[in-house]
Amino acid sequence: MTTAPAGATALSATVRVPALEIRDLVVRYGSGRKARQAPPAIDRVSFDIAPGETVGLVGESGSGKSTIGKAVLGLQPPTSGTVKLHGQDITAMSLKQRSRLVADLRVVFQDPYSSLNPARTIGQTLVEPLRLMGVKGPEALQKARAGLESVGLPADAVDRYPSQFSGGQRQRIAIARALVCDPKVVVLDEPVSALDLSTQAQVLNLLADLRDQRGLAFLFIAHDLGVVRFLSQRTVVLYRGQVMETGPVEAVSRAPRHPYTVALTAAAPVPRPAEQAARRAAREAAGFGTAGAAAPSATGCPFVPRCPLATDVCVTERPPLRLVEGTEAACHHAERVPAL
Ligand SMILES: Nc1ncnc2c1ncn2[C@@H]1O[C@H](COP(=O)(O)OP(=O)(O)OP(=O)(O)O)[C@@H](O)[C@H]1O
Repeated sequence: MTTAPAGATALSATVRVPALEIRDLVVRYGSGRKARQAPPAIDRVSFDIAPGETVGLVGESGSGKSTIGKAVLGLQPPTSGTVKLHGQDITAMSLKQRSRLVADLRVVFQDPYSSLNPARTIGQTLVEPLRLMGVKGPEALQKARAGLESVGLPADAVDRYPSQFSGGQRQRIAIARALVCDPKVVVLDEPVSALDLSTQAQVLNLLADLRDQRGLAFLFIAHDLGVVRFLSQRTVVLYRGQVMETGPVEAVSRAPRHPYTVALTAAAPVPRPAEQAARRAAREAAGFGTAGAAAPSATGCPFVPRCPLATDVCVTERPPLRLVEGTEAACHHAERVPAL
C-alpha cells in the first residue's frame, strides 16, 4: 500500500500521494431500523491506487464490487469512511464541487451495447464530456478524433453511429470517451466480460498501453482473478462487502492465503481442462463447497458457513488483515490454507 503513516511530515516530500485512497468505507443501502440492522453492502474497506497502477477488485456476484465503484464515482453516498482523489476527500464535496472533478475521474462500463447512445454519432458521444469541461467547437471535435486514434480507430469514425461497430470496437469507443478529458483515475467495471476471448486480450492490451503512456490509475472490477491478473499489479478480494485478501496479484493468484480466494481461484475457468480438473479435485479434497463446521455470525468471519477451516474463533472474532507470506489475508487460519 502506498499511504504514508499519519503525521509523517518529514517524509511527505518523497511519498507519492495515491491517485485514489479509500479508507474505512461503509455503504448501507436503504434507511430505517431494518436497513441499519442488516450487514452493510460494504464493510470497512480500505485500499489505495498509485498513479500508473491497476488494482483489481474481485469477488463473486453480490460481493460489493460495483457498490465500491459507485461510491468512488459519487453515484452512491457512503454511510461512513472517505474516498480521496489525489488527497482530496470527494465524499465531503458538494455536487457542484464534484462536477469540477468530472475530468479527473471517469468510468468504462461492462456493456458496450447499452453504454453508447445509438441515436448519437460517435463524435457527439465523445464531445459531450468535453462540453461539460468547457471545451467546444472545432477544438472538441479535434480532441474526439485524436481520442479515437489513440484507441486504434480511424478519426473519421466521429461521423458514424454505434450500430456500425463491433462489440470490441464499441468498447474502444467507450474507452476513448472515458479518456478524452485526460482523467487521472478510471473505474473499469467489468470492461471485457461482454467480449469474446481474443477481443478481451486486445482490449486489455490497449488498456495496459494507455495506462503506461498516461500514468493512469485503474480500479479494475471483475468476477475472477484470471482476468485482473493480466492488467493489475495488486488485487483486493472482496466477500460480502469485506476485504478477504489483498496483495500483489501474482502472489494472491499463485499462493492465496484466504480460503475464499482459494475457492474463487479454483472456480475460475482455465484454458487447460486437466488443470481445471486438478484444481477442482484439490478444492474438493480440502473440503471446499461443503458446509463448514460453524454457523455464521454477525461478529465473525463472513466466510464461516462455506469454510472447511472454520473453528470457534472464526464465529466470534472478525479476523483482521495480516501479512502472511507476501499477501495480507483476513483469516485466523491463513497459515493452514492448502496450496492450490
Ligand atoms: N440499489 C441497491 N439497493 C439495495 N441493495 C443493493 C443495491 N445495489 C446493490 N445492493 C446489494 O449490495 C450488495 C452488493 O452488491 P453489488 O452490486 O455491489 O455487488 P457486485 O459484487 O458488484 O455484484 P455483481 O458482480 O453481480 O455486479 C448485494 O447484496 C446487493 O444485493
